Amino acid sequence: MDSLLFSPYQIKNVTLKNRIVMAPMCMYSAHNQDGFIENWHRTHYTTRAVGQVGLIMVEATAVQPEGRISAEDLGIWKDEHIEGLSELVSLMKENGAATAIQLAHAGRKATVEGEIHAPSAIPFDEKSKTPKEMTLEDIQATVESFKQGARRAKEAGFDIIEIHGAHGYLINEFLSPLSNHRTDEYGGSAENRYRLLKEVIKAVQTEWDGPLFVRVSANDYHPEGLNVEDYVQFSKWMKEDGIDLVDVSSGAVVPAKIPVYPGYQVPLAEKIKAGANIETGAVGLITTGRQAEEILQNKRADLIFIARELLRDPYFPRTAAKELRVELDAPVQYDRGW
Ligand SMILES: Cc1cc2nc3c(=O)[nH]c(=O)nc-3n(C[C@H](O)[C@H](O)[C@H](O)COP(=O)(O)O)c2cc1C
Repeated sequence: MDSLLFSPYQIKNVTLKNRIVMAPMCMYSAHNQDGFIENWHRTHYTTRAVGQVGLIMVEATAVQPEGRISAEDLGIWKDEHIEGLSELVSLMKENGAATAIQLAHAGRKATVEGEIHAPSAIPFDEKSKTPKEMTLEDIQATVESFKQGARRAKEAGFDIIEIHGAHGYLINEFLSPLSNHRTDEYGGSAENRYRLLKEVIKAVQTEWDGPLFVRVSANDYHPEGLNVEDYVQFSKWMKEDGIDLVDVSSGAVVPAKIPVYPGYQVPLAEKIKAGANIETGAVGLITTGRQAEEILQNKRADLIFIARELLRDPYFPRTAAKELRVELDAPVQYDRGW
């Protein structure tokens, strides 16, 4: 059997050497508290490139300081951030990986000091701070921050950009009627709730013509919330708007009990791929080569995003290749050991 997991994947001008993507994972390790890359990031991301991950996606990186999940998030809200990110890109590329960055705004889930922003003044839960309902000027400024973030990501040399539209952060808060009670053109109908994401996509595209992904939470796990059918519709619009791939996660827009089991989110990626005729990434408790290969061979998704398994095993591609009996080239320095 020819492995799909270890076959190249072409998207626009970028070729990935395999279909294994390191999913974005916040390290909360910018101890400088100003968004700058530190040694932890250099070591952490480079190790996965040595491990032969095809595409490494740098964690949620804040486009505005007030949009950080924590004060130790990475940032891309000022030009001074470019140098460190550019160095990180070089380290990953020198070791054979393609590179991506997730552009993020935490919305009402920001825990930094000062005012926090959201579509409506509704806190995430009773322990959370109440956000300020964004004005039209706030919305415009945020769209502009995503655009400037994309410009900086391009200057840093990333191959791919992902817009973070999942996990109950700002864009997700606009998409879901559970967190968006607005009565203007950004709330109410699905078109209106999609408007912020559309504007962010359009703004990013003025600076960026490379591959563009969006991560979504394709199920709110709430009776009045959104489900995968709503996300098939959003994904059709994203496709029309030029998005290349939808990275399909779920949940976290409101507190909810999520049924979790191996591959629990794969059916969502599968439904979006079939329903919107768009490429998808599958993520969530995918931990073995066989599981990944099954998803690709059955055309349930196009890329396999791995998060926690890559924390346990930074050489997961080597482990998966052995399992699938695929010959994987080792970094030349490690040839005698792999
Ligand atoms: C430490 C950690 C940090 C994470 N940070 C992010 C993030 O920055 N952006 C994001 O979209 N998801 C984030 N996630 C979610 C993962 O990308 C992934 O969707 C989730 O862990 C399920 O995949 P897994 O079962 O392979 O771990 C994070 C997960 C972990 C464990």
